[in-house]
Amino acid sequence: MAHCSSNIPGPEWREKFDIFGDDGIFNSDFEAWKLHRKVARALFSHQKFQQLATKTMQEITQKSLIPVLEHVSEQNKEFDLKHLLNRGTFDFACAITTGYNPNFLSMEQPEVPFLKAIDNACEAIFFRYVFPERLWKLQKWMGIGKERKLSNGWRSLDCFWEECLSYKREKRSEVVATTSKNEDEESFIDLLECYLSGNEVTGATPNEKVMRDNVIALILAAEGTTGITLSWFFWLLSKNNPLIEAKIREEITENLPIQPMKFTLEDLSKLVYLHAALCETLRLFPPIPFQLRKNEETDTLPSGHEIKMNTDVLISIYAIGRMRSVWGEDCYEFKPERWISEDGQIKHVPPQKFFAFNAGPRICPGREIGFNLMKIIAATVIKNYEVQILENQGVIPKVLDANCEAENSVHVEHRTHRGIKMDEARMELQNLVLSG
Ligand code: HEM
Repeated sequence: MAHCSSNIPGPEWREKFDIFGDDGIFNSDFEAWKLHRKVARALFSHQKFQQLATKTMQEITQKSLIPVLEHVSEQNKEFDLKHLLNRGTFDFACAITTGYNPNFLSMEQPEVPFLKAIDNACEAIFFRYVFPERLWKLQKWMGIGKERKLSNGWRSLDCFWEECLSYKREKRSEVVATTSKNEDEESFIDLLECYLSGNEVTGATPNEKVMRDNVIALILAAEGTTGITLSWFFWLLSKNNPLIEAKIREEITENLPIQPMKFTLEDLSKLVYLHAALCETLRLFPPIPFQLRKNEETDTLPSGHEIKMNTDVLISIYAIGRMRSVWGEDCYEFKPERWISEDGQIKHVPPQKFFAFNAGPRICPGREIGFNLMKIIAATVIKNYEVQILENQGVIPKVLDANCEAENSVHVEHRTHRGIKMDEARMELQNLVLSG
C-alpha cells in the first residue's frame, strides 16, 4: 500500500469547520498540529490536571447531578435526560479547560447559548456537506438560512470565550493580590492556566487566537462526546434486556463504597461490565459518526480500490460499528459480553476495528478521561435511580437519517426508529464515499 496521509483534515475540512478556528488542534495539520498534540498529551498525563478532572467529576455528581435527580424523582417528573447530561458534561469540560465551572447543571437550568451555538453549527456544517458549495457559500454571503445560524453561533462561542478569559484573569489577579493562595486552586492546573502562566506543559503564552481555538476545541471534544454517549447508553439500557442493567447495578454495589459516593480511579477500574456496556454503546452510536480525510497522494486501499490524489475519503464510523463482516451476525445487538475476555477483563480491540476514538496519529487522547467521567455519572445514576424512557417517542441519530431529507434529518430528534437498522450493503456503501 502506498503512503497514505489520510490523517490530515485538509483545507476543505478547515473551510467547512471554520467556526472551530484555524489555530487549534482540530483544524491544524503538520507541525502546528504536532505541537497542539504534544500539549494535549502532556496536559492529560499531568498529575495536577488529573486531580482537577477527578475532583470536578465528584463535585458535579455530588453538588449538581444528585440534587437535580432527587428533585425530579421526588416530584415524579418527566425530564429530558440528554439535556441534563449535556449540561453536566459541559460543566466538566469547561472546568478542566478553563478552571471555571459555569454550573449549567443546576435546579435553575439556565439558558446555555454555547450548547445552542454548537447544535446550530453542527447543523450548518452538515448542510455544507450535503448541499453544493455554491449554495452554502451564497447563503453565507447573504447571511441567511443555516449560515446565519452559524454566524450567530460563532458570536456565542466568542462571547463565551471572553467570559472564560475574564473570569480567569480576575481569579489570577485575586491570587496575586491576596498572596494567601488557596491550597486547592494551587494544586490543580487547567489548559487556560497553563497558557496564561507559560507553564512548561504549554510553553510561552501563545496569542489569544490559539488559546481561544484550543479551549473551544477541548470543550467540544470532551462535552460533545461524553454527554451524547451517556444519553444513548441509558436509552439502550431501557430498550434492552433489564438483566444488563441489573448486572451493572450488582457490579456497582460490589465494588463501590456505599456512602458517600466518592469513587477513586481504582474503584472505577473494577467496573468491567459497565465499561463493556459503554464500549458497546460507542460501537452502536459513536458520537463522532464519520471522519473526513484528504488524500495527499494517489493511494490503494486494502480493498484494492485506488484513490486518486486529493480525494475526499469519508469513513463512516457508525457503519463500521454495525458491519457483520467486522462484528459478526449479532452486530445489531447490544451485548456488553462481547467486550469481556474469559478471564473477566476488557478485551483489547484494535482501534481500526473499534473506531469510535479514531485510529492512527489522531487517535483521541482523552479516552481515559472520557471513560472515567461516563463511569462516574452512569454509576451514580444507576446506583440511586431507575431511569424509564417514555414510550412512543422515536429516537434517531441526528445526522444519520437513512432517507436523508436534509431538513428533517438535522432538525428532528425524536422520530420513528427507521434508519438505525440499515442493511449491510448500505453500510458498506456509506463506509467509503469517494469524490474526486
Ligand atoms: C466518549 C468519549 C470520546 C470519544 C468517543 C472521542 C472520540 C474522538 C475522535 C473520533 C476523535 C478524532 C476526531 C478527528 O480527528 O476528526 C477525537 C479527537 C480528540 N479528542 Fe476525543 N473523544 C472522547 C472524549 C474526549 C475527552 C473527554 C477529551 C478531553 C478531555 C477528548 C479530547 C480529544 C482531543 C484533544 C482530540 C483531537 C486529537 C487530534 O486531533 O490530535 N476526547 N476524539
